[in-house]
Amino acid sequence: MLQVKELCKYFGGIKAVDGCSFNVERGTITALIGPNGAGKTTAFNCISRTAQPTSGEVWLDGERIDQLRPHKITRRGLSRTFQISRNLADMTVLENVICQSQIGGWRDLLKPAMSPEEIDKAMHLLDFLGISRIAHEDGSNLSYGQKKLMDLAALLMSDPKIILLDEPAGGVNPTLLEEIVGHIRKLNEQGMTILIVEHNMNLIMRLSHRIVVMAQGRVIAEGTPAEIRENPAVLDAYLGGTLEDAA
Ligand SMILES: Nc1ncnc2c1ncn2[C@@H]1O[C@H](COP(=O)(O)OP(=O)(O)OP(=O)(O)O)[C@@H](O)[C@H]1O
Repeated sequence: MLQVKELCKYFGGIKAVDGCSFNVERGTITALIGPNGAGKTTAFNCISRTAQPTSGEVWLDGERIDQLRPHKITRRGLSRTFQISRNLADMTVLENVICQSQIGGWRDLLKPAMSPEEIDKAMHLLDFLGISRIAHEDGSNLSYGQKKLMDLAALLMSDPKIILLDEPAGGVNPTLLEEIVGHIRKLNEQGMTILIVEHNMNLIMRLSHRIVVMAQGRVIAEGTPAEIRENPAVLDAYLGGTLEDAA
């Protein structure tokens, strides 16, 4: 479904992503892992076009998307979350969900009012994620976990077919983490294809069908969780420890 081909992103002399190639198969949960600085977030940024790749190609369902603007990529069915919530100032959770959704690009932020259809859809999503009770609270007063759920709702507003989640477990307490894992699993069971960058190895090993491992901007291994756990190149990249130690 998603094909990343020889993707490169250089910042001056820093080769953050350096010839990275991998595929995400439809209907799977695929994890992109690797030690700090491996290039995972930069690869995510290039795929969603938050950053412009230096070279390489990204294809979604047979269409090349690496030269499209971010909101056009969203319209093609690919949406992403960010490591840090992009919670908009002085807005309720409901307003955040509607205005953050990238369907129309920045034009949406300028809309004077939210349509009844948008409100219905956002409330339905907040309900699906179990946070409709906080719909009218200030978005900036939420816990990390609640912000992740709010971001997930915003992401789902565009009816994506593939979602990219950047550290969905980051800073989230264990109880809410299990809820987030449940939602990711449920979305996947409903047919959503999911690509996740995450440091929590326990979560990755439990959730993923396939794992792609990056180090120094390149893919060094791909396989099932069981294969990756035993792969010597992966263990080397994590300085000889176990993957669980690295989490
Ligand atoms: N805007 C930038 N300017 C210069 N260097 C950058 C920039 N963004 C990332 N880098 C560098 O590119 C490399 C890859 O960074 P990136 O954040 O993509 O890695 P990562 O695998 O996501 O790391 P982490 O797991 O710590 O989030 C690092 O060496 C980083 O310092």
